[in-house]
Amino acid sequence: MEELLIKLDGEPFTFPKNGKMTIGRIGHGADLEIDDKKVSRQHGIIERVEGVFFIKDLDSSNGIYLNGNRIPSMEPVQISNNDIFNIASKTLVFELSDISPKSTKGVLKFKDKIVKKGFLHIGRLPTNDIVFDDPTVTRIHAKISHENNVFWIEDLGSVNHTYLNGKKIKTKTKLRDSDIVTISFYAINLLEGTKDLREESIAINAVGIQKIYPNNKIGLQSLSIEIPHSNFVALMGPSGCGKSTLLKCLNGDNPATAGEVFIHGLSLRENFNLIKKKIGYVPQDDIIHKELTVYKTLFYAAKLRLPDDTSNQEIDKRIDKVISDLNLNQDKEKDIRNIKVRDLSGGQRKRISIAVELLTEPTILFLDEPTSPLDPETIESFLTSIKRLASNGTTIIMVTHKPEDLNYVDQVIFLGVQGHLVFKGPAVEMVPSFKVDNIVEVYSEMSHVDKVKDRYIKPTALGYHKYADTEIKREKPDSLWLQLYWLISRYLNIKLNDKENLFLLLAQPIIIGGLVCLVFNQFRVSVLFLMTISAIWFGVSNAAKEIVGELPVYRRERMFNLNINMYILSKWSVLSLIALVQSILFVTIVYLNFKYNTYADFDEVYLRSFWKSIGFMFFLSFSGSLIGLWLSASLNTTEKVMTVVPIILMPQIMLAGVMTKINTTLVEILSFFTLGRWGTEGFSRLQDEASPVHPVNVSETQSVIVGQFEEATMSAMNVLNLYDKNLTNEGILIGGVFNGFDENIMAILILNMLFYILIYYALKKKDSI
Ligand SMILES: Nc1ncnc2c1ncn2[C@@H]1O[C@H](COP(=O)(O)OP(=O)(O)OP(=O)(O)O)[C@@H](O)[C@H]1O
Repeated sequence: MEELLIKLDGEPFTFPKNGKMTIGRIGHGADLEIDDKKVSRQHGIIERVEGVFFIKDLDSSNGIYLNGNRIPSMEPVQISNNDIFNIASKTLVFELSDISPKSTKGVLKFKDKIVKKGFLHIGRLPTNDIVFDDPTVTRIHAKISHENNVFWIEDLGSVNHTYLNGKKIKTKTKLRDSDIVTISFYAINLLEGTKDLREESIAINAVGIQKIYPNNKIGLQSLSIEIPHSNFVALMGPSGCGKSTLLKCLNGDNPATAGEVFIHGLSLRENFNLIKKKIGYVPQDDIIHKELTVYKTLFYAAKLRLPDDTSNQEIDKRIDKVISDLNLNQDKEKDIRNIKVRDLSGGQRKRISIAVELLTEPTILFLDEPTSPLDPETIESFLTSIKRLASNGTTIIMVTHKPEDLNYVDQVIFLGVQGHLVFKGPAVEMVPSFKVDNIVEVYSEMSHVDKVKDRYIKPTALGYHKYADTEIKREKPDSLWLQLYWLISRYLNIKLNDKENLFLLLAQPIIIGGLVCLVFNQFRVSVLFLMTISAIWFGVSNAAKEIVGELPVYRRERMFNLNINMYILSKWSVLSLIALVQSILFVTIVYLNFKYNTYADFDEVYLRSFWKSIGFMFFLSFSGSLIGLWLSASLNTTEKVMTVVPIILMPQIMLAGVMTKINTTLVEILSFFTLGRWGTEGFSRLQDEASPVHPVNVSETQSVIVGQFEEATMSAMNVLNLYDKNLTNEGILIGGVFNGFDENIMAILILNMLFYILIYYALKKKDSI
């Protein structure tokens, strides 16, 4: 096989793997852009047909010259080694190199090589005998050996495993001549050597896939499609016709209910855990955090997605590569790495979302309406970079509604209403094939069921599998604890970078604590109640937006390898840190106020047990954050969460037994589920524990001044007096069991467990529908 190197005025360009390279004036989406006004927008094209290279003049105004003679328009001319072509003022030199003898020689020697050395190491590191330079391959991944006249294959604890004829190998296994070993997208055979499956096979082959949602709604009618490697494909169709559904069936996010999808020949369902690492998917919403800088965004994404053995140096190299591949560092004055995502333009943000996906060097990239929020000028440079990615070997499937996007794509897949496939083929052929004048008319026709049915392209083969359970089994990340570490680190960074919000979070305890000091000129049990409610408020409100606000990021990372428990724990630990600082501030203010600012000589009448109060307020607040996280995981918009927060907080106030006593068994049962009740009770018991009640020697004058002398000298629990007399007579159900400070803690722990389980299932429900 021959490879072509093109030198444009000395600057080298490699011929793209998709077998096509367009030539045109700079800024018009050509693969080879020439900065000269005499060059037409679509000047020419270089193509490889059955291993032979041709150049064709696409009816340009100023032509293409070969060795001084203008070549005929619209006729392919074969390219020979060292041919010199002229286009306007530029010179193009073509260098052909034959690469096949080397590989054949390598293949023939493969078995001998193993026998000679005794073994071959396979892995990502250049020191291996067989190097597969891909992030999904472990540094030293596997070993092929020759012992006692037998060939063996052994996995060396790799992250993404080694497969023998499609089955994961667990122990050292015999290898026969007919066996195929697969590592990531590389195949190894004793007779044929190694090959990259991506270059040998169709990128996507969907055979008779169909999607029926659990509510029996048809998402996709049975269809088959084949998408060649390195193709740029547009997926179009009227609103609600099933574009996103098809995208999710092809990338495994929400698998088809019938049929089979093959990615480079590997079944998506059977190899999902490998394939998902080689698929990039950018949903309609950005999948990045606005508070982080571009570098940190890419750094954390790399830490969360690349194998654990990837060094920081490798990560930096990869970040540099994706930034340059997407042409992101155009401003020479300011390095984009140091700019916060929120300060970027819409187009740049979209490219950063794509950059996150490119870190794993995906072989296929799915983009759901990336151009919708962009202006025409941004679209042009955006699609030029995407097209370049496709030329360099990434297959791209892009959902779009914009007719002008079709100038950049190789193929279009058009869906009519109710998920019917109605067109697949080159973009230029689409409108004529519908016998209409423009794309708008195609949209309008394909919005009618009757017309769609006439054009429906039935699958060549029916889906030979029907799946009752559409969920694909997910594999755990390499290391749960490392995932937790990087999630906490990223979340902490997000919080610390959002200075305004951080300031407000810290201002809350100062303002509310200050108000308590202002309103109460002496310590009373209602102060304990207010401390409880404040703690719950801090916890709930800190957490309420934290999951719903980053749903697209959560969904995407979950599809990759995010573990739900690690995700919840990361949120919980950072929120707890905030709760701790808030509790320290709040208790300190209240403590100091009642100690020094009111009747200093009357030492029983202030908040006792400073440290334990901080501890208990912190405990209440981090328990409250679980309620907030539950709301955030269960509802799908921030607005809904903010509407529900007061509905959750009111029972904490009303059922705590402070504003009105607990008077019926039903109220008592309901009060069990409130942190308000256990918080006020716990704080009161803490007071009593810290300083057992004894009559205080105060003068009558003091008692008059204090006004609440009784309360000051009585047990806090007596003052609180949760239960109504009627209920005390009837018999108390819960209060009798959880009767003590430790028991109060126990009740809160039970609630914590309950809310943790609720959060877990709310998040799990988001997986696949
Ligand atoms: N999770 C789901 N459960 C039930 N029905 C669903 C679900 N998701 C999508 N659908 C339905 O499937 C059909 C196709 O939806 P889909 O979102 O794939 O369309 P679309 O072409 O991407 O729409 P748009 O252009 O508006 O983004 C719609 O009728 C939609 O209501």
